[in-house]
Amino acid sequence: MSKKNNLRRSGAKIMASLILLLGSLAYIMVLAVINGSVGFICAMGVTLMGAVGVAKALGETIALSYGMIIGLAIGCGVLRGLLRYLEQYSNHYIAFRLLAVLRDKIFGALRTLCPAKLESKQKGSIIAMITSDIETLEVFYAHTISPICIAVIVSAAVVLFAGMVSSWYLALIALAGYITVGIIVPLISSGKLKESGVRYRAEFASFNAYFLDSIKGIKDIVLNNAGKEREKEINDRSDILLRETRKMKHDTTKASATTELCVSLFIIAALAVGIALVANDVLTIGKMIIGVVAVFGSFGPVIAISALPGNLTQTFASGDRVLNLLAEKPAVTPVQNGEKIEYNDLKVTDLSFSYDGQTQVLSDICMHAGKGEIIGIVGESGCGKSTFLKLLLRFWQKNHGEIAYNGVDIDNIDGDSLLDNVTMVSQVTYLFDETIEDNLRIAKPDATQEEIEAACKLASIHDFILTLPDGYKTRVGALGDNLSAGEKQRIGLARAFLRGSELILLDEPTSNVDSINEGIILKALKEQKNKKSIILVSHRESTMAIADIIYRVKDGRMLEC
Ligand SMILES: Nc1ncnc2c1ncn2[C@@H]1O[C@H](COP(=O)(O)OP(=O)(O)OP(=O)(O)O)[C@@H](O)[C@H]1O
Repeated sequence: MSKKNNLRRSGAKIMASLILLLGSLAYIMVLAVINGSVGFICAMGVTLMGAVGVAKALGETIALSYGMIIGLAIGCGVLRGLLRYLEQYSNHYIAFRLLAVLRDKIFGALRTLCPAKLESKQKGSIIAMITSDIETLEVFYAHTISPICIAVIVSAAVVLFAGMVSSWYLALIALAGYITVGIIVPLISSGKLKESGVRYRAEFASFNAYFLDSIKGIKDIVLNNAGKEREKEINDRSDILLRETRKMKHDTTKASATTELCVSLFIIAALAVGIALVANDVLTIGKMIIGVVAVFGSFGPVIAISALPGNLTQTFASGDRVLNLLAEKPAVTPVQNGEKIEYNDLKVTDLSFSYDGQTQVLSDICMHAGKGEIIGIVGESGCGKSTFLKLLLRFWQKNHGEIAYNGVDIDNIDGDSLLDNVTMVSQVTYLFDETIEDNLRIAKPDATQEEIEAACKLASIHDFILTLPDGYKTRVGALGDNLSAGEKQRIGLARAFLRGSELILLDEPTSNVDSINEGIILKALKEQKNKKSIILVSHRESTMAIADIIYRVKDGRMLEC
């Protein structure tokens, strides 16, 4: 990994990996290159036909009539437009198809990394990645690969044309010009542009993450009267971003000015050599005009390449981040085609776990949960109760010991089967900006209205939902942030009932409800006894009243009370 630009891979490797992602769309890229190259040659053909006409007027033997020359010029012009359209269409078709594929891949990667790896990743940078990084890659697929190929093809064609029709001296000058403008200048300027591009992207991602974080936490900022400090920090970060933008623009402008200067120098050189050749009777004036006009009009594709490093550095930084995410190994390897289970009992033996390999959160835990039992787990805040529940769902990989469902260790149970049998209601329930009904349906997409209402009644949220403007059809977004934590919690509970899993893990299910609602929920849970198995984590002694067996977690150990 280069410390200087923080990229894990080299530019060439990023480019190769991004090109490999083209897969079956590669043939469209070939079409784009052909259309682009022939299109540019047609564009040159318009002025070249003018030069041919002038050469003919000056007495050069040209096998074309004036009518044919004008016809060819018009034909080249029309064809140029058509081919340019096809080139752009192909490039953008590839770019947008691939961006859709990439978004899909990133979402897939996030799903396998979730939730373990995502707990440690900044959500803001992931949002930045999905939005701006992927948009930046559009530049790569639509405006990078084909311009490079087009520049090589057009330059080779013009060198051969100028050499054969006019003079090899002019062809050599053109070749030197292409190498200088398309390779040497970009290589010299790329170091600086790469650095400033990567720094700009990093600042941009960090600013975005901070800004989103501030918006999410605006309530706590207001409550703590910390608005001024936040605003100052945002302004400071915005100034840093502006400074990086200026530096990047400064470097880009310097590079493009150098390119323009080089192009002008090579055009002047071609003209000077052409005049010298005519003066020394090595070349006729007609052929000189044709050769010089061909060289004059041929720098477009290499200028396009020289403008790439500015974009490319950003593309490489974005590509590197996206490829890193796609290559990231999940903290827990998903079990596909593992054993399928129908929950009967859970037996945990000598379970130990640490998040970082150093601080032991749970040590030698043993417990048993039989079918239809309600198991209570109590313990001080931070003692590892939620961690234990996450291990029961294999959100994290246990370090030692056994978690066996029906005698089968969790590491051998099919991931989907595990999630079908065990469901968890976490402390905070996330509600999507959809209707209440849709929010419930994620637990069971094909649930009937009766099933949904029954689950909501069990979670004692049905009556509340009926008071909403459109009942079950009320959009969560339309309620603003007006649903209380307790209401969200009960919707989470209803989701769990609707899902119908045999074992329900409840992480503080009554922490946000008053004692009346706690009583109702506990009664509902008690009614599930013998029908469902429940593991209930809570601080409250009152909640534990319904448990058959209570375990207490202390100093990483779990003992039956
Ligand atoms: N993703 C994580 N990475 C590293 N440490 C973590 C992670 N999640 C939790 N911890 C730490 O593990 C310990 C146990 O956390 P856990 O959330 O399991 O406690 P808890 O008993 O459920 O607490 P509470 O009752 O307050 O929810 C805590 O010290 C916590 O800081």
